Amino acid sequence: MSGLSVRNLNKSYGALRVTHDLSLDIHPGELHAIIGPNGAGKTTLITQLSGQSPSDSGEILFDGRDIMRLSMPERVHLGLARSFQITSILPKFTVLENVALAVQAKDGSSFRFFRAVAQEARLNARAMEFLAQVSLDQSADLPASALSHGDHRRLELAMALASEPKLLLLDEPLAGTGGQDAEALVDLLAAQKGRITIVLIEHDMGAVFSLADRISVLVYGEIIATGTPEEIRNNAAVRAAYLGDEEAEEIPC
Ligand SMILES: Nc1ncnc2c1ncn2[C@@H]1O[C@H](COP(=O)(O)OP(=O)(O)OP(=O)(O)O)[C@@H](O)[C@H]1O
Repeated sequence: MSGLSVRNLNKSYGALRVTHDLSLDIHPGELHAIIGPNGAGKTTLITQLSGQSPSDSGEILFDGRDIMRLSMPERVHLGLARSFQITSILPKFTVLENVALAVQAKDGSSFRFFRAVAQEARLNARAMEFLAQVSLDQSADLPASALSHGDHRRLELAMALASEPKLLLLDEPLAGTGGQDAEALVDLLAAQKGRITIVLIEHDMGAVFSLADRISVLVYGEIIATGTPEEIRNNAAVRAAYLGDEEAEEIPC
């Protein structure tokens, strides 16, 4: 399992300084949530970590290796992957085919839609394992477009897991879900704890406080506190930062 060290990271959009001299340690194997008020810079930070958008300055070390200048595909190849918010599901393909393509991409082969029978069987068997992990194996033969929103999110998770990341960046995995769908997704994420390192951005505070080993709080591009859910819950600066934000009431007491 892999860890991430971020030192003095910066990013501006024009005159707007979004990530501000940010330092953060993600320990191998932990589920580390990053929370903060709207516009604090959470998604921007994730895009910087994934390599989707370049940083202005600072240092990002993945398992001790400097990855600042690596492209997003190069980071994925090392085992640092991002999921959610940007979906790559092919709606006309079956659920199984979508995951099989993710397995195939991980294997290093380019997307090929016509495969040797033996290779196809191996890919499908592997894909079924990931579908079973998210309890979608019963829907393997459905077109992805036929899935409910909650099942869509499960499929995205299966595809992310199929890329076998060492560290997974999850951006609002519960967005648009509620009730039983959200609970089921929380259970699926809980089941991944200890298997891979997870960095989680999520607005559902109940989910964050139940899932996270540690939480960092981002305000105006700076980390103002890092600690266990218990420590963050009792941190006066955190509560003050959320004052006037509707999520403040959601921080579990
Ligand atoms: N591509 C961009 N160009 C210009 N400004 C941007 C861009 N992306 C984000 N911003 C600005 O950067 C700031 C941080 O945005 P970001 O989306 O990272 O915050 P966030 O904490 O993820 O917000 P939310 O919780 O609302 O999703 C905001 O003021 C936003 O308007």
